[in-house]
Amino acid sequence: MVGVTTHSTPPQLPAWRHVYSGKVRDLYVPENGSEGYLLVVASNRVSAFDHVLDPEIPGKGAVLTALSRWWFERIDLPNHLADGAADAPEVPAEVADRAMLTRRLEMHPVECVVRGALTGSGFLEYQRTGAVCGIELPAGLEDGDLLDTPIYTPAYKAPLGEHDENITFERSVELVGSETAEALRDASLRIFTRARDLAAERGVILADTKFEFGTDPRTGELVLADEVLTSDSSRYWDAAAYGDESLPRAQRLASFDKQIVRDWLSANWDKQGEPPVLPDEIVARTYERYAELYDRLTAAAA
Ligand SMILES: C[C@H](c1ccccc1)n1cc(-c2ncnc(N)c2C#N)cn1
Repeated sequence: MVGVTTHSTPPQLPAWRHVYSGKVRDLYVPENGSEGYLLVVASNRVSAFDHVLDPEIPGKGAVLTALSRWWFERIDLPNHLADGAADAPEVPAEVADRAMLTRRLEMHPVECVVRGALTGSGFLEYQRTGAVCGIELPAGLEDGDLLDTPIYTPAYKAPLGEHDENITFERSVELVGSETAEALRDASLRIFTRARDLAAERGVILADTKFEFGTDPRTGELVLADEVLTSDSSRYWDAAAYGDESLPRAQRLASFDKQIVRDWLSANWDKQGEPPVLPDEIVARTYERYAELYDRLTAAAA
């Protein structure tokens, strides 16, 4: 039976007012009008092929929030978390395991993408131009190839609901000024390199990721915001599978997130109209994949 698409609406939360929803996250401001904080709530929604799917993946929001928190603790940069702020409304218990109380920042309109491998939109741009965001790459690279050194390939944050647009570093200078553009680039490359190396110790390849930064209006400092290094903002691959040349490319580049969903949809949907409801088994296996990545990355160093 074709399922009816009934996406859950974001929960009403005491002392917080819902102001915006992305595909998989919901944003709230304090009901009392306080301007200093935001509540970012990771839903259990899952999206693929630009559709929010049904049903939700129970536990997804919590495991991705836990992974973000784990990475924030290991990144030596100021971040937007404001846990326990005395002058902020309480975080409601019903979302506590999948919410982040954050300081409200002046966000920069640049998606700070770093690529350690060439795939996705970067590979498509490379196929067309031989470069990504103006960075010339060697000829003959194939989808999923690791790059000798990570590249910073920013995107302009498009209006809500539209696709971000890959831009050159020079364009990012025009958008935010050279000092901030250089700080965004340098911080992004530094965090990526450290995260890539930590993931590699655990047999996981960090192929690419996206950071968002803002400026704290109180201090003027550059602050790492949004979610960090989750499998919604990054591509992670299993190093053993990646290195097994006998496997088909799709299996070598299977990401630790929605590949199960994407593969099932590709086999069961012609991409026309609304996607079918995901079977229980796909829902369960997708959650397990999110949890597996969390367990592998956060396991004590070998
Ligand atoms: C993209 C993301 C989003 C979250 C939730 C739902 C849809 C989008 N977002 C984050 C901010 C934001 N603005 C000011 N200060 C902050 N600390 C943050 C953060 N994080 C605005 N949008």
